[in-house]
Amino acid sequence: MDIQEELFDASAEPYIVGGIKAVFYQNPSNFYKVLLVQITETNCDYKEQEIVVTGSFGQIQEEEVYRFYGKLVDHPKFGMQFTSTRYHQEKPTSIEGLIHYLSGDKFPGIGEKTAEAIVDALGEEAIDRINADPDVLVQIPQLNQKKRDTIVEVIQQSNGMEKIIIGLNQYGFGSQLAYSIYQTYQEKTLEIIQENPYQLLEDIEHVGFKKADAIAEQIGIKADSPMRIKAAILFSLNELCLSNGDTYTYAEQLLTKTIEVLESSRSFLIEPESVADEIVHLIDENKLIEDNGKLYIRSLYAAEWGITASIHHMLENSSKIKYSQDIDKEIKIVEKTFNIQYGKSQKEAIKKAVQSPIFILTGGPGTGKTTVLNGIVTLYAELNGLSLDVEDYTEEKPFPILLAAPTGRAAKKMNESTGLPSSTIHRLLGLNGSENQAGEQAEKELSGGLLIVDEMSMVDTWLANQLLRAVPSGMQVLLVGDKDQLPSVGPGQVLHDLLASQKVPSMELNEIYRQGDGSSIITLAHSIKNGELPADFLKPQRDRSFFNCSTFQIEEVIRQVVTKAKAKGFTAQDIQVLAPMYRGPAGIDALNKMLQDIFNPNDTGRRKEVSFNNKVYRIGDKVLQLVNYPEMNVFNGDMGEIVGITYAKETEDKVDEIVIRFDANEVTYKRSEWNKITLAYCCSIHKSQGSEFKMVILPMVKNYHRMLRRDLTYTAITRASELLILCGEPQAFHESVMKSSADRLTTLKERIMGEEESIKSPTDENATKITVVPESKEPVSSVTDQPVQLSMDQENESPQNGLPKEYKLTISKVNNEEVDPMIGMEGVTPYQ
Ligand SMILES: Nc1ncnc2c1ncn2[C@@H]1O[C@H](COP(=O)(O)OP(=O)(O)OP(=O)(O)O)[C@@H](O)[C@H]1O
Repeated sequence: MDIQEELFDASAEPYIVGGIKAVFYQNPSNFYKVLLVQITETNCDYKEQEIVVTGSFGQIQEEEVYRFYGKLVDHPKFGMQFTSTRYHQEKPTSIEGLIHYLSGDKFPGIGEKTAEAIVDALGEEAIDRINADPDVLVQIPQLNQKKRDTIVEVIQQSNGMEKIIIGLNQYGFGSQLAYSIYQTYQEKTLEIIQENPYQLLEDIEHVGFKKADAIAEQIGIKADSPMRIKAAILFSLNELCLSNGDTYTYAEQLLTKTIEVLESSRSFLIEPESVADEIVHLIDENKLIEDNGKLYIRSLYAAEWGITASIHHMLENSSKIKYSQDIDKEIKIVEKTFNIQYGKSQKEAIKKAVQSPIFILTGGPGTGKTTVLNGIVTLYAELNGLSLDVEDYTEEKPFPILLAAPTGRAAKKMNESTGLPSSTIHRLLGLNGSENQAGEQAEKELSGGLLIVDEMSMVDTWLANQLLRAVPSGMQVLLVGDKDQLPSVGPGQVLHDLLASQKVPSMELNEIYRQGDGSSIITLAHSIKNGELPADFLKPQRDRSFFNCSTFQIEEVIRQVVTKAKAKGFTAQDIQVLAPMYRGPAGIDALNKMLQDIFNPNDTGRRKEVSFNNKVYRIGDKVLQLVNYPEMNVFNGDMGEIVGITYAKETEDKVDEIVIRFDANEVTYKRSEWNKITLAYCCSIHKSQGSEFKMVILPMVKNYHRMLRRDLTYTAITRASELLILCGEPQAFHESVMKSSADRLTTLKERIMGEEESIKSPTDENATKITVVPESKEPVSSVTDQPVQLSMDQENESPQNGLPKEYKLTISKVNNEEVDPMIGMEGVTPYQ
């Protein structure tokens, strides 16, 4: 009995058998379809001859007969329909039916005579027999190899795809996820899932442990099976690292989290020792990396070493950069060109940057980063005899200075402030965004003499590795960013670590140049950076105000401020409300709704609009991109405006579409892709990184306690270029400024400094071992021999089982041989 049959007893299930009269609608990006069926047989209480059947289906052929299982539903708009949960094509059972089927259009080259011969030889079960063993066709002399292949292919295709979709639906996957899974595994889908459902966790986005575990339970994988425990360990390691932005975690956290994941998915108590055992096995299998007591996701470990190797390689080339000109004199010429006098640190930064293979320029707002960057570009061109006129270059002889930033917005800002071409880092490297799963290498090595990357604080460990690896020998690199801003969304704190290593030449600009124009936002930013709020914090200034209010008054305060600003000519694009949380009365969702009513209402009720996920979208709405979409050159955090809505009935694919105009291009989103966007009148501070707005409105109340952090507040207020409106509780702002953000757990700084020694990669002869020791220090389980020891603190006993709920474990290495850290890491790419 196959898995589908095993799972379902179809005897009493409502069904409809009928021929397909029309396919009304099919979503090209998943399996969802709407069909019109001419009923030939049914056990439902339904008297009409035709019915609309909806569900997830593979290839459906018009005129063919199918059997649909599911239920009748009375749709409020479309009336009685049949929602199908599984289906199969009705196999022709009679001899004539079978001959007719095999000699039909589906089987080119098979005439009636040949079809008869097949049925004569194989009988009424012909299709099942061919499916089970394609070689049964060899006995039919009329069939050559080509015809046999065609028959087998057609039968397997219609049967195989159908089985897979049914299988996936029965495992509880909706059509969207089923489609992604099928796209990844194709005909091997069910085989892979049945062999190891946890594989989905590694390969398919949006599949969580509980989902994979539910399938595992269905197919009989035991709660204490090593496969299950290993999957939970890797899942927990990812969760711990990616949610905190760390590149590694410790055994005690990993063990506690893994047990929590396992026990919350199935009610089965897990022995901590068995988790410890599997951690060791994963280390042995090189699927998780243990180094000096720290446990790493493999790709992050490789990326940290990759960055380190690139930096060291660049620094070794320091002596090769030599200019015959007098650099101080040349800087004077640049000053004349720009009619400016650089400050001492600015001058030093320019001088060092052109002479260093890699250089970091950091500083808060208004300290002159852009001014210095322009100075560096001009001086570099001067020293190397290069023209800065893009027109002087061709495809064969490209512009030698590369400018890039992590988001489209930041790249655009760079282009505006330098007048030179700039792009996103992804585009520069030719990355298409699927590297995360596929583990592909960066596609091209860069060419040119100088690479400048702005907003470097937003670049995570994976991307930094990709970027630096693509830098050819001899290319100089300038990294620009504000080290006090939020770290990257992805793991790591690359800019912070590079600076902290003190190995990479750098300059921090501290003098504020924009102060002279009366900006109190910049002075506020610099105070916050130093952990203080200025005495005039609550007093209205020319460019900032504070409205004291409670959580429940925030919406009203913002409504009033925005209504007045709009009356004064501010547009939705000029004003950005930044809030730290999505839910609640002062959350992003509620504020977006209110702001949409101000900027883009549907007063008449007659405007074109579509709804999705409790949100309504109209032409003119300001929207935010939520994920990287490099193929379309649109990135997480980019903002755009809806410029078109086309209803399903008007489109070729019969799917609702929204067209969004971003800074650089227009992108069409089909309904199935609308989860990639949201309204953007109000957004999170994280999403605003890399963008600037004329007016920023920042509410803050103690309710946000988890989000009250200095780097968040600093990042938020530095998004304001002209006006800053603060509202909420003064105490909340005070708390946020007091609380410096904890550093992420990374080892990049130590690696660059050469402080982080690496242990030997495990081999069979010298296996890693973990001993779980309770507080009494008596070993309760010993896995292999020695080097790593975990000790467990049993302070906190769980009431049900006497096992500790929190495990205090430390890894101590006994055997610390020093070898090449990259042993066993060959071929590991950052996105694996
Ligand atoms: N040495 C200088 N002399 C006079 N004005 C300067 C000098 N350096 C910078 N400025 C001016 O200070 C202002 C801020 O400089 P710039 O935009 O380069 O800073 P920034 O660090 O890039 O700021 P932000 O991060 O806010 O964009 C600009 O108007 C710039 O012209």
